[in-house]
Amino acid sequence: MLFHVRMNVNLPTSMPADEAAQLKQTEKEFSQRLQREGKWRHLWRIAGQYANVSLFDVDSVDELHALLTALPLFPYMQVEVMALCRHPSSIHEDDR
Ligand SMILES: O=C(O)C[C@H]1C=CC(=O)O1
Repeated sequence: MLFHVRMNVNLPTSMPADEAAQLKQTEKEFSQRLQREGKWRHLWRIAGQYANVSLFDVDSVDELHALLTALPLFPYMQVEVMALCRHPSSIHEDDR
């Protein structure tokens, strides 16, 4: 199942710089593991914003929820999810 996910990150300005850097590093390692596993299929930065657009390929809504809520930055994110299905005109066989 494919999901388009937008994540807006809002770290508190009061967070110490070294804590923020550690959190971002942990998030990076977590996200790259999910990308290598094929669960997090695409990840793009939204230009000019501390936000991303991602494509997740998971087995269920429950799995997506578990992955998103396990993200180290999750407590500081606003997350929007759109479920995707195959477009009848798509030429990409893996669009499902
Ligand atoms: O920077 C972000 O967009 C938030 C998050 C998503 C992947 C990652 O490494 O950090």
